[in-house]
Amino acid sequence: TGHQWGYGEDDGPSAWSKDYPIAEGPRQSPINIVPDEAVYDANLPPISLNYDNCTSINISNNGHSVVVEFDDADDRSVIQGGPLNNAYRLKQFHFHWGGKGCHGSEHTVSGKTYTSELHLVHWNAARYGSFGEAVAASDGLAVLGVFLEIGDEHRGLHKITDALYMVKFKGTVADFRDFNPKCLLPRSLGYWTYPGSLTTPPLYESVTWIVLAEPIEVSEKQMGKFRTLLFSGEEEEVRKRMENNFRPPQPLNGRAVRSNFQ
Ligand SMILES: Cc1cc(C)cc(S(N)(=O)=O)c1
Ligand SMILES: [Zn+2]
Repeated sequence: TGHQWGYGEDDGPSAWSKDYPIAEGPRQSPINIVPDEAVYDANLPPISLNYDNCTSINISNNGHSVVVEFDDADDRSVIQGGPLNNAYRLKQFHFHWGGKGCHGSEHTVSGKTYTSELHLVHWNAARYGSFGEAVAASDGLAVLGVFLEIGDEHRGLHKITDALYMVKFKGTVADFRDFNPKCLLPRSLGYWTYPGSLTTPPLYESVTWIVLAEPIEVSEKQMGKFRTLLFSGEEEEVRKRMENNFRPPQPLNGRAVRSNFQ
């Protein structure tokens, strides 16, 4: 069931519109952010993150990325403020990354790519009854994007990179409790925000993007552990290393990108 898509030559981003015509829609993500063209909005409040402890549940390899899921049965872990009209509940976070070198992020900043990008996915529990309902609604999701760049090793990321061996193959899941993603955020919460979409199929145009301007630093060794993951399942003969699982920037189509900083 569902369509088979990936990041390869034949099933990659340029082929997605065949099965997902919205790939050519008016508010697709990611985009290239041009700071000088962003509109500083003094009325944009800061974002507020209330990531309660011990709501992480598991870590898994879904064949496209590595995902940490959260218990979203109540408002223990939420994002609010910023461009959002109410609290959005944390559902999961995952990463996109490159091969060797400094490409791998989805959003770019004046054409600059980062080695990876973390997406913290939240859904509008004030208006919708479940993530599944919210995922296709125009104000259904809020995704917080954090850039990762190569530098010193990141102490908070160790718990994740040390768990990756348990989810090497597509379809594997492992317990992953008491992880608070607050430790993955940079010092400054200065952000750009714009209306966009999921960056992988089904590409629903349901995301209010909040992209932090300050990257976090991670070591090359830590990034190398992400690249030991596989797109392929344990039973497949051909082993495909999980890397370059990012969509390139899409047309802005006149959308305004706002910032809460000058
Ligand atoms: C398909 C999909 C699902 C979810 C929850 C999040 C995304 S993304 N990469 O836009 O954050 C994509
Ligand atoms: Zn993502």
